[in-house]
Amino acid sequence: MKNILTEIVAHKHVEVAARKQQRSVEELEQTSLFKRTPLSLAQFLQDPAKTGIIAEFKRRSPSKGLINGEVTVQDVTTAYTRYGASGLSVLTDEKFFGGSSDDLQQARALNNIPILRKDFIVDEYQIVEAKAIGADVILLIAECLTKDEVAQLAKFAHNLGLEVLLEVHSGDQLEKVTDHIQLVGVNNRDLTTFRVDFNRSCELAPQIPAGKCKIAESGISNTDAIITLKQAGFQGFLIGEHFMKEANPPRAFEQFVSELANKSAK
Ligand SMILES: O=C(O)c1ccccc1NCC(=O)[C@H](O)[C@H](O)COP(=O)(O)O
Repeated sequence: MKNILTEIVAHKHVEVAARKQQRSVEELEQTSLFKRTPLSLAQFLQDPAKTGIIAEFKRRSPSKGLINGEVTVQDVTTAYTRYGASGLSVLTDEKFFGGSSDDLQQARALNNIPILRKDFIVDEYQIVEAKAIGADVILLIAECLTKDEVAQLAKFAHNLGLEVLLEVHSGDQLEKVTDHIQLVGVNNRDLTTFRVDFNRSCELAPQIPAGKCKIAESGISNTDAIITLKQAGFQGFLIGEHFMKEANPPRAFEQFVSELANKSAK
């Protein structure tokens, strides 16, 4: 692990240590959202009435800088839900992605589909926080965590009733999959170089352990890609920038879904 990912993870440890001083785990456990029963993204991805798209609210990124600073969580996420997203992904990292816990809490209040807390989880405290702000799923990035850390964090999340998406970028990282992980994502973006290789998902699909829900992540920018990925066995498609870079992400999402439905009907 090196470069931007090293920087993000180092900052995450500092950030989490500071937040622990501000709000205890006991306090987070008292919130009403912490007591809510999470939704299952794995189940929503099986619903044929939905698109399989996990639509991401992403204002900025290390690879692209500012993507969209104009739109609101309300306008974008409610449109994604209305037009058939199977789930939402909300960036909660502030420094590198311009997101926040407040973004996720707003999305939770407005949408009744599963929400992934998109962040760099290195500590159990962030998983308690994820539940307390209304997330249903947490992300664990194999590149940032040892096999033991993945196992421990996934078990902790599972015990809180949250689902776990383990993100991999290479075949060897699949050794980190455990029973407490329901969803395995292949990130087409190399997080150390930002290079996107769309073929990465299709190459790794056959190696993902049976019984796990397969998600393709990053660099998906057209409906033909979804059709190819479905044929390769993927049930979920995590898409951020393709919609967020537009002045009107809701309209871009609606048009994409409509084109996908027309192609799928043929
Ligand atoms: O997007 C980045 O630049 C990035 C850099 C470093 C770590 C993570 C990064 N992205 C997180 C993601 O995985 C994507 O937001 C997600 O898969 C959606 O990708 P896209 O559709 O390409 O926006």
